[in-house]
Amino acid sequence: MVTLVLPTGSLHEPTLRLFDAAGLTVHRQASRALRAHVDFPGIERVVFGKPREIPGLVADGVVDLGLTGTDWIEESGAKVEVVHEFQYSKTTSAGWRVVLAVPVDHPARTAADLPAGVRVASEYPAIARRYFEEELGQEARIVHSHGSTEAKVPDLADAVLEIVETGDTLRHNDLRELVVVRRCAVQLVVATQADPVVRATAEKVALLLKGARAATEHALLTVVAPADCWDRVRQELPRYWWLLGGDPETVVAQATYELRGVAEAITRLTQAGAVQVVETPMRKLVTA
Ligand SMILES: Nc1ncnc2c1ncn2[C@@H]1O[C@H](COP(=O)(O)OP(=O)(O)OP(=O)(O)O)[C@@H](O)[C@H]1O
Ligand SMILES: O=P(O)(O)OC[C@H]1O[C@H](OP(=O)(O)OP(=O)(O)O)[C@H](O)[C@@H]1O
Repeated sequence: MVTLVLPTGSLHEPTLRLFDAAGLTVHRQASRALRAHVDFPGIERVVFGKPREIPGLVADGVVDLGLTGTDWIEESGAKVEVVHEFQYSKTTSAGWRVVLAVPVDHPARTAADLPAGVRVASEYPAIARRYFEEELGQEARIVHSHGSTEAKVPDLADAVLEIVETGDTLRHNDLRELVVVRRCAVQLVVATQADPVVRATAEKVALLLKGARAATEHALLTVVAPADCWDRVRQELPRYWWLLGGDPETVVAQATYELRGVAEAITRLTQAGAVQVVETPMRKLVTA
């Protein structure tokens, strides 16, 4: 049977919400319990782990599937494969970024303006070294930070290579973003050596999680049109639509639309002759 490790910390609550929305509700005896089970027959048990440790736990076969960040997959160098990427972070439904940041009054405009030997504090020494040595070809002294990295400027470091989501932490510590070093998101991973059962389970979980995410980004429109307008209304429907019924004088059809396109779709459908359009939220939109 397959085991799953979910992240503690910043990604904990949004991950549990996504699993719940996907119908994969995670049950724990108490909110501090670090072991759980999930409403999915293919997964025997769930454990919680720190995002930085999850790639190693999965690569070493301690746990079969895991959710972690792009940053920790690269930083750890663990041999894992990404099954699917999900765009969310601690507070938003977008990913986050690892940036190089300097004090607001620093004269540098690009990373190349930083002097040789610049001290860079980071929780990501491997990414920082790769960035400076291989990508910039510039000498830097990497200071390994274990948190509160922004506070290390100016005493211990001249710059930081740090996560930014909203930008609040940089702003409140008088730092400014110089360059985006990595764009990150949540990754569902399996070990490079994972067996077919683990891979198949990961694909099933990914499909349900994707369905839950897609549902939040789409709406279901029910369209009522007089039969003599139907040909024109049908031109305005997206690729997948289906007939709900009607009578000789009326046609009723349904289709899903991206939320950002709903307002325009309603306008076009009514201009084409639809007499009623009903927008309904969905819980899941699974596209295999
Ligand atoms: N807004 C965010 N702030 C911090 N981490 C985020 C954010 N969004 C996504 N993450 C991901 O979550 C990870 C942080 O996990 P966590 O909150 O457990 O912090 P930690 O630094 O590992 O531990 P601790 O805060 O206990 O020292 C990040 O490294 C990143 O991969
Ligand atoms: O751009 P923002 O929305 O402000 O988020 C980014 C901040 O959040 C994280 O800190 P965390 O709270 O995990 O503490 P830490 O630095 O001690 O790890 C990260 O290390 C940044 O400091």
